[in-house]
Amino acid sequence: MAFPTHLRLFEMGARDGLQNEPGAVIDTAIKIELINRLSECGLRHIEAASFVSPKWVPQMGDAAAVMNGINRKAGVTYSALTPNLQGLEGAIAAGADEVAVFGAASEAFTQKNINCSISESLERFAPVIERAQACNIRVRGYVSTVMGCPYEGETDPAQVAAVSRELLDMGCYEISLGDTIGTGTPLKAKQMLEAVSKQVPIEKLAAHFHDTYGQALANLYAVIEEGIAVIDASVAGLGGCPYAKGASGNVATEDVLYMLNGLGIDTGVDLEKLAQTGHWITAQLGRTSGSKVALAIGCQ
Ligand SMILES: CC(C)(COP(=O)([O-])OP(=O)([O-])OC[C@H]1O[C@@H](n2cnc3c(N)ncnc32)[C@H](O)[C@@H]1OP(=O)([O-])[O-])[C@@H](O)C(=O)NCCC(=O)NCCSC(=O)C[C@@](C)(O)CC(=O)[O-]
Repeated sequence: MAFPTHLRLFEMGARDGLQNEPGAVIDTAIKIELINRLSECGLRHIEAASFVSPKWVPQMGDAAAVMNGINRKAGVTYSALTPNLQGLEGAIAAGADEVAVFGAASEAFTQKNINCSISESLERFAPVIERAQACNIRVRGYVSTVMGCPYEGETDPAQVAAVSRELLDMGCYEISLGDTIGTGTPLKAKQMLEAVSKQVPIEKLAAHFHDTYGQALANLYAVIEEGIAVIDASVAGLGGCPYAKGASGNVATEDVLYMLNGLGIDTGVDLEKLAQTGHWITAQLGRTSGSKVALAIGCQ
């Protein structure tokens, strides 16, 4: 299979990246500046906020203020997580261009993350998707724990395929496959994708890989070879999931970009500017960038 000439990056830094940040809640102004800087790097899809319960995820408690405060750059899609109708109404009021429901392939993770079973989660998502569609808002679907669960261990690819298919049939335009705890390896990634792509066309799938075991770039290369052309990544490798203990951030966007540039795959994103943004946000958080490429480039 030939590599694609163009690939879509979905930037996760402001949501997946910041949702699990320990300590004090990050200033809304910093989140807004991060999103504005990301859009100036040429990123066209930015997950900006999460309309979840602030009791569950305090760092996302200012989702409406964030969405209302950003400079909307033409051509950029600003998306938000919406676990239920309450979240969706908040996202609509705040002008989200796109929303996302998030389920998982593991029962235990679903329970810990959104306080219900897989089948209850799908029942809960149905009216969210219906209402979003009535407002002409596209809905993305996440499936977490696609290559392993912090509570149940190995994930059966058939289960990933089944949940992905359900979300597609319910109206999600794209399914993002989350290796939430980063335990995947390239062979596992290919096997998982093989099972899922029998149920969901590959052009409707995205890879959302965390780098906890340092495998994310290798796993991405493996799935790009199979035809994946949408990648979720987080500037400076920010993040982790509050309901997956020890999970580190998404693969760093800078590192993905460097690899894609080397493969001759166009994304329209400026690597140097992105690395600077990564250095800026990690300085705000009091640490160094988690992107090897950004550290190597060294621009501050
Ligand atoms: C889903 C719920 C809300 C269920 O939580 P629940 O407690 O079962 O909900 P509830 O309907 O019983 O409501 C309880 C309280 O929450 C409030 N509430 C209810 N809904 C909302 C809302 N939307 N916004 C604001 N508040 C809300 C509601 O108003 C009520 O407030 P109270 O009466 O007690 O004061 C909760 O479990 C939750 O918020 N979970 C979010 C967990 C989360 O954000 N996890 C991280 C994102 S997933 C992820 O990172 C993985 C991903 C996507 O990146 C892919 C990967 O890496 O694998």
